[in-house]
Amino acid sequence: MLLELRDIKKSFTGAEGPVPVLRGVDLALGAGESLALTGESGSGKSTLLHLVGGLDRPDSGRITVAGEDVTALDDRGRAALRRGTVGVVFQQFNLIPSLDIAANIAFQARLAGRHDAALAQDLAERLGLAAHLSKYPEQLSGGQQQRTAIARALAARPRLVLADEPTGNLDEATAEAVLGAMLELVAETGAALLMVTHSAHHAARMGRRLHLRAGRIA
Ligand SMILES: Nc1ncnc2c1ncn2[C@@H]1O[C@H](COP(=O)(O)OP(=O)(O)OP(=O)(O)O)[C@@H](O)[C@H]1O
Repeated sequence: MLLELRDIKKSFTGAEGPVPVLRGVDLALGAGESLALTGESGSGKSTLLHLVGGLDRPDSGRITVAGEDVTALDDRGRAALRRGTVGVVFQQFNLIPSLDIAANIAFQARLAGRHDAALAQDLAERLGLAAHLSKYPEQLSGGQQQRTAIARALAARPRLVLADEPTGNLDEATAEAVLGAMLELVAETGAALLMVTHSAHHAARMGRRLHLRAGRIA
């Protein structure tokens, strides 16, 4: 298994004490698999992705990515995991304003020591960014910025892609095309894809679908 979650629990502190969000989540994802994570707003989907990406820690339970225990890593180890193994497309795109789109797309791959100009160009074309490569993030629409964040994540050839509503800012036709490109790339590289979506239609295009309800996989 490329990704395994065992009995993951996570609470946040509310005005009246801890509010449990994840109450014991188990999940396994193999290389080459794609999994849609659905659930009502506030059900903990983003929280789960943040835990897997090492951006936050669970209260208890174990998360392994490519055999590595994420819950046991220190900050440096978690940063290294995001640099080398995991690609994230989160709701904040975190593009670098001072770099043009080409350099933003290459950024993660360069950090990982895996920059491949042909792959970067191919991704830019497949994601409709080829005409924008010398522009800066502020000159792009929200949807174009979102596609840049997707290209940046995929260009580094991560073994696991975590995507939180990666087509949320796109019109339906563009969303279809972008999702298709993501699924193709994941299939071509044998990576695993864990994607949060509110769209039943998009979820149906993924290999498997899991629904979060009341803090557990329903
Ligand atoms: N850092 C935090 N501090 C306190 N509460 C938090 C924090 N992050 C998330 N929560 C709470 O945890 C719950 C789950 O949030 P999360 O963002 O994971 O939901 P979601 O399923 O991704 O929702 P959406 O579909 O609306 O994006 C919410 O009630 C939210 O208010």
